[in-house]
Amino acid sequence: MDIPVLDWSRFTSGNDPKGFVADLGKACRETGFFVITGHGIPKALIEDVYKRADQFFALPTSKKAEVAISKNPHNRGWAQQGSEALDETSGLKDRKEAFNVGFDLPADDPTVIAGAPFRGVNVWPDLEGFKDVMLDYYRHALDLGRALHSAIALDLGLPERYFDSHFTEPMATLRVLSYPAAPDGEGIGAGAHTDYGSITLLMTDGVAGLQVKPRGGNWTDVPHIEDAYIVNIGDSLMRWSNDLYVSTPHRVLPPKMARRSIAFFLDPNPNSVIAALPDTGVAKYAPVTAAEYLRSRLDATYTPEPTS
Ligand SMILES: O=C(O)CCC(=O)C(=O)O
Ligand SMILES: [Fe+2]
Repeated sequence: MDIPVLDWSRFTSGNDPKGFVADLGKACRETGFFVITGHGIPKALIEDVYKRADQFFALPTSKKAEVAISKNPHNRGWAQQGSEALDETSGLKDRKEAFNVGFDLPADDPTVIAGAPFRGVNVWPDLEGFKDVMLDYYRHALDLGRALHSAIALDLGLPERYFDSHFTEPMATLRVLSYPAAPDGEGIGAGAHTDYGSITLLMTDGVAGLQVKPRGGNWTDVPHIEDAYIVNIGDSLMRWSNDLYVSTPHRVLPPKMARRSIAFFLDPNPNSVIAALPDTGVAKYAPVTAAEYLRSRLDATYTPEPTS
């Protein structure tokens, strides 16, 4: 099955919003994966994120360990090689390392003080410019993700602004990923999984490895289109849409040469209740808060150390 390529500017320019929404809806219902061109996120900013990520991953282990995600209860910081298995049934650890940036909150935010789930401050390496570039990219990706949800709302027969209140302070995670060259081809870069949130915006450097497995189909390579986002539906949105939309399994094979990607996982606000959207039929799932759902999925992937 082909992965549809959709030009976002058809929606934003006002030239063909209805046509765009129809194509988007079809992609969300059938493949759960599509490619977005015409998104307007500056190439220079994307390049800068790769550059800063490279600088971070090149730091000595002891420096990276200072911002380890294993010590962070809010899913922020560095995930070292061998610390995660996206396919927890495979017995294989992912051959990758990563760094997570969450929704940026000040230390005196009441939800941070209260220790609310996923409401922590970000952790930053001691690298000039790193924080500013990551937060700049985060804002751009969040704007795009929110705007895509207005097109999604229209496809689902909802008011255009329906999702706005669910993404005011969302559990969105910017995750830069680094897969070392694995000429032996052994193991897995990222095990087969579906994403947990609403949608994921993925930028990759073009090194092959990413594959999807559409329902009833076989593993297929995701074609690379320069500067375009690979967007996929996560399990929260599948649940929310009462299975009208599909979240599709994907994986990363161990790449022949070093591979980098920039994922932006857009999950709703922690307290958003994910319950069958209006007019989607008899609810197939019990309502759950977005935070409870995300925690349950992350717990299967890696285990944070106790903080006390
Ligand atoms: O690195 C990639 O291309 C995909 C990574 C991915 O699917 C994930 O981290 O959820
Ligand atoms: Fe994924």
